[in-house]
Amino acid sequence: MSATDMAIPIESITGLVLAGGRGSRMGGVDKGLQSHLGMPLALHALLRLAPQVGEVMISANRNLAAYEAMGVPVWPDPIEDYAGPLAGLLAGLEHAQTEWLVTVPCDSPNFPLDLVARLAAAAAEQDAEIAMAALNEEGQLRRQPVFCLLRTSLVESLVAFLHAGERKVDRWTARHRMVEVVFDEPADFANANTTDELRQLQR
Ligand SMILES: Nc1nc2c(ncn2[C@@H]2O[C@H](COP(=O)(O)OP(=O)(O)OP(=O)(O)O)[C@@H](O)[C@H]2O)c(=O)[nH]1
Ligand SMILES: [Mg+2]
Repeated sequence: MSATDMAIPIESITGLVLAGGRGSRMGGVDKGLQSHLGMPLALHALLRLAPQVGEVMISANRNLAAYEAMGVPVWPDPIEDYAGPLAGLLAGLEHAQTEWLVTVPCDSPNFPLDLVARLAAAAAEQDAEIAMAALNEEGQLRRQPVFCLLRTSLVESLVAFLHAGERKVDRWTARHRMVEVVFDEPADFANANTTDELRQLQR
């Protein structure tokens, strides 16, 4: 089989912008709604992700109307109390109608334009269930767990994991066939956890 036969078509991938966090390092604000170069952060992520996938949706837990105004479906976490990115991922897996889901966080507005293509190529080549971005920082590989492509058939596995009280992304992904996709430009993944970091992104 050639690489083209194995490729994952973009229509079979739903993109999910994760914007459901507490934003505690930014003083508890709804991070995805913070203005960056004249536009909410989550909208930057949405517009960057949309051309890379078939459908897009947003994971949010507050100010749902403001996210709905961005024109795509918005899903709150199916489990309570800000259980972390996996809770948003579960919302995406439950609602996506495609074979694959890819996530990006709302606070990294410069992620690569070929992010999904590279994750999808690696998943197809390695017959993986999950493809996760990793950054090569001076020889050290650092996983970027919220930049992740995965099969929507993993939903039952994630439900069981979360219902057992587990919360850590790495502990869940370790249960599945995962491939890491190495990116070399840390600036592409720069994210804003604090107001200062957001200001730096605006320089
Ligand atoms: N749906 C959902 N997304 C979350 C949750 N916690 C974090 N995220 C998202 O995961 C991504 C990475 O999380 P962080 O950068 O730590 O964002 P955060 O949790 O809002 O910020 P802190 O409270 O400062 O840690 C962001 O896009 C968050 O919106 C959650 O409980 N539910
Ligand atoms: Mg957090």
